[in-house]
Formats: sequence, C-alpha cells, structure tokens
Amino acid sequence: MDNGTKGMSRAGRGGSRGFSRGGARGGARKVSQAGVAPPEKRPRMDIATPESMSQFSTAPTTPAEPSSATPLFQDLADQGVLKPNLLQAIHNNLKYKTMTEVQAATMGSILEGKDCLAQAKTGTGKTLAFLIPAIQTLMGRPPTKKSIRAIIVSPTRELAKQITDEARLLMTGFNFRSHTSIGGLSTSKDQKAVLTCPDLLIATPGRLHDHLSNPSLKACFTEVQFFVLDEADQLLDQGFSVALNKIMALLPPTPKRQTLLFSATVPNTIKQLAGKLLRPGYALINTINETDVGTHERIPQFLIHVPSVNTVLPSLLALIRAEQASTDKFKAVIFLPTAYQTKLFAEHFTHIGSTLTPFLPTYEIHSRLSQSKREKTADEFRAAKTGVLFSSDVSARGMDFPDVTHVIQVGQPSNREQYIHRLGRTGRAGKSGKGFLILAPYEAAYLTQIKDLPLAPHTLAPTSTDFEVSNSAMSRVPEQTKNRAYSAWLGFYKQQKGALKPQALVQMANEMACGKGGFGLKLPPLMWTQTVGKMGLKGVEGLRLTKVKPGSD
Ligand SMILES: Nc1ncnc2c1ncn2[C@@H]1O[C@H](COP(=O)(O)OP(=O)(O)OP(=O)(O)O)[C@@H](O)[C@H]1O
Repeated sequence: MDNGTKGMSRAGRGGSRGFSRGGARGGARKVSQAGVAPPEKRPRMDIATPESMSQFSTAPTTPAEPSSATPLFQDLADQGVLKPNLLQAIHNNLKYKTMTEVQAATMGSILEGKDCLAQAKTGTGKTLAFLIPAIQTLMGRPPTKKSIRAIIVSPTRELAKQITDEARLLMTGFNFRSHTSIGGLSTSKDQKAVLTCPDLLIATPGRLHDHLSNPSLKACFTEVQFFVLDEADQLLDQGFSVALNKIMALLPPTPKRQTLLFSATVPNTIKQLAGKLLRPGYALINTINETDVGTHERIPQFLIHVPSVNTVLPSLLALIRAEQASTDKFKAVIFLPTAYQTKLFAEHFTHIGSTLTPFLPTYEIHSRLSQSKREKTADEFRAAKTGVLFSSDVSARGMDFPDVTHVIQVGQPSNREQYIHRLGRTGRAGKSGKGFLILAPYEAAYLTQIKDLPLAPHTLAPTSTDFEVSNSAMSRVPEQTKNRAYSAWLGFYKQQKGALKPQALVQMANEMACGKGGFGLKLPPLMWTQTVGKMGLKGVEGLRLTKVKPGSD
C-alpha cells in the first residue's frame, strides 16, 4: 500500500516525452487542422445501441471533438468537463499539454459518465485516457461507506505495476491512496492493504477474484464507481473469461458504476461481448481507420523465413549483429513462444552479448521467474540505453519500455492480436522502430493470420561464424534449460492451428535438440509420460519416456 503522493519512477521518466515525430499527436492534429477532419481520418465514435453493437460506427457524435488547432487538456477544462486541479496535475506532474488522438476522442464521453469501448493503436496513450477520468471520479461524489472506488484490471503483473506508477505520478498532490493487487506477492499482506479500502485498486484477474470472494473483504467493494478492463480483448478471451465473469458477478450491482474497455485490438467477438458488460448508450470509439491495419505505418515490418529449425538461433544472431551495426542505441525486445524457450534464448545470448561491440546486456522476463526478479528486470530494462530483453508474452501487452528500437518475434505468436501487441513495444509515442518476425518452415500456416499486415520479406544468411559463435554459446547453456525448452516447444507447437502432425513434430523437436545449430544434445531429452499424455503425444515414435517426474529424481 502506498499513498498517491509516493512512488513515481517509471511514469516520471516518461513524463516529458512528447509525440514529436507524428504518431498520435500528428493524428490528432489532422482532426483539427481542417476544423473537422475528413471522415476517414476521424476517430470512429458512436453512442451504442444494441443494434450497433457489432460494429464501430462512423458517426462522430461525441462531444470529445477537439476544439482547438491541437487538442489540449485545457480544452476539456474550458468545456467544464475536466476539473481545474486535475488539469494542473496533468500539466505539473506529467508535463503534458496536448492530448493524443485517443485521449481527445474518448475523454469527453468518459468524463461525462458514459461507459466506453475504445480501440487505438499501441503506444498512443490509452492508459491516461482511462486514468485521468478515474482520478476525476475519486475527486467527485464521496462514497456513503468506506469502499474502493475505482478498479483497473490488467492481464499481467508487470502492466499492473506500470499503471500504478503512472496513476501515482498523476495523483501526486492529491490525498488518494492506490494499491496494486497481483499474483506472486504475499496474499496476507495484500489482503491487509485491501482491507484499508484504497481509493484506487489496480489488479490482475486472479487476485481480484480472490479478494472479491473473500467474505472479510466484501465491505471494501460496496461502492466501486469506476471499473476498467485494460487489454480488454485478452481479459475477455478464453484464458481469463471465467475469472472475469466471476468478478463481474461478484461486484455489487450498481447502475452508477462506469465500465471502460480499452485495447489496441478488438476482435468482433469482443465487440459483441461488450454489449453485455456496458450500459446502454455506451460510447464506441475507434481511432483506427477502417482502411488501416492495426500496426503503425512508421514501423517497418520484416519477415525472415529460415530454412530449418536449426538455423533459427544463428539467424537471430546474424540479425542482431546487422541491426546493432545500423543504429547507435540498439535496444530490442525479443519475443519467444514459451517461458522456457525464453530462458534458453536468454542464457544462450548472455554468452554472446558480452562479446559484441558495443557490449549488449541481456535481460530476461517470463513467468518462471520470481515476481521480484521480473519487476527488477523490467525496471532495469526501462532504464537501459541499450540491450536485449528476451521475453515471453508477459511483456507483449501494454509494457512501455522507453526507446525500444527493435521488436524481434522468434517463432509464431499465439494469434494475430499478439503479433500486433508485441510489435507495439517499439515505435511508441510517435517514435520510430522496426519489427522482425522469424519463422521456420513448420510455422508457415501462421502467415494466413497476418496476411493483411505489411510485412516485407527480408533475406538473411547467417555466416559460419554465426553458427560457430551460436554453437559455442549453446554448449555453455545448462542441460536442464535445454530439456525444459524442448518439452515447452513440443507443448506449444502441438496446440497451434495448422501444426505439424505429431510424428513430424517430434522429429522436428529431436532435430532441434541434437542437430548442429540447435541445442547440441547427444540424445533428445527424456519426457515424463504424464506430460506426453497431456500433450496428446502418447505413442509417438522418437520420444524418450521416463516414468519419473523431471526434477524428482
Ligand atoms: N498526452 C500525451 N502526450 C505525450 N505523451 C503521452 C501522452 N499520453 C501518454 N503519453 C506517453 O505515451 C506513451 C505510451 O502511452 P501508453 O502506455 O498509455 O500507450 P497505450 O496506448 O496504452 O499502449 P498499449 O496499446 O501498448 O498498451 C507513454 O510513455 C506515455 O507516458
């Protein structure tokens, strides 16, 4: 538990960054230059009716149209919708004067009390678009009982912490308390903090559900006035939907509670669901033109097809070398499909980064690390001028690491949306960036999911030195890491649409485990029979089985 006047590290660093090279501000300026922007350039906004729920309307009817040449936070204060002391806090604590396009498009409606489903590209300031109205809610009608008044739900722990930092910075000078409730932290400490009814609670779904179902904490949730799902499509999707449904059912019903859904990607299924969660008359706002794709034009995207599973690592090395040479401050996020592959790639690169000139430090974030380690690494990478962060999807959404020059996705993302969010870790707040996707032949089916996105083919031939350096680094990676990465690889690819048949999949995994350019093992790792059964690979030739659970011998 912290008071709102403390702890402002991340957002403070981001506080003076502007949208100087186009991007969101450029977009917003287009709206206002002509007084009223041409229809295709305007954010699509509508007041939803049940009939209009399945699509975003083109009718710009909300009062959030910017009124000056560049939409300013001051405009909202002049219209009487933003409180003057909150405007001061935005100016003084965040140092922002200009609204981004999504902020200009949504905040009028939200500050007037409407529910909202908002879609805007990655890195365009959606967090403040819901945080500012959240804080204004805290400044308004006091609750009749002591209660948490605003809740923000985030799919990942790191994002929850980041939102808390930004909220605390904005709340500096106000007497509000916030608390972050996330998995991986002491439950009893967390419960004690929740029991004091902080004004603003930022939580991950599992922990929030635990609190809501705890009778001793029930009283703290009686007057929640403001409820946000950040990365709403992910929260309402299969993995989280059960927890989310329970959360919604446990929150005391009140017609006065405002609910907001925000994301850079909103598939149609989620638009339909929104109708059930939001009150009638909610605002649908989409700042992405119908003809546009969900990625930024200024981030060139490249596709690298590697010829085999054992050219992935040397190709990645060749790519890092080439791209490092092309920029002063190479700062990359490299996404892998699973936690254990992330660990393997990070341990492998640790032995390489130190040999490069200039030295490239390695960072690693995934769910197999302790929460404190995850947070420490996120903070270190945020502050880093250069380096390579190997990450699983825990950093795919929302994370705002400053000045990331490259996003490299190694292996297929779990779906189309995840590709867009991962790419969005670069080119944020109007900055430039570059994206690469490295696919092996067995991943070709994934391309149908992103066929409309502008990926240009990129050829890359790793040299014999790349192979040598990669193999030598791999020989120093502990065998346990390789064994786990092998099993995780099989588990991930077995589940993917258009995956190889089981026999071919195991053969590919074995090639990776023992082939040159791969893990360099003498034999494929032993697999626990129960794991093999769960993966649906029972009886597949080529697997080496053990009845002993790994790690228990
Ligand atoms: N009005 C503004 N002017 C300048 N910079 C801003 C403004 N609003 C937000 N930013 C900065 O823009 C960056 C991206 O914002 P934010 O993280 O909210 O993006 P997002 O749209 O939520 O991205 P994602 O879809 O990846 O979650 C942050 O560093 C934030 O501090």
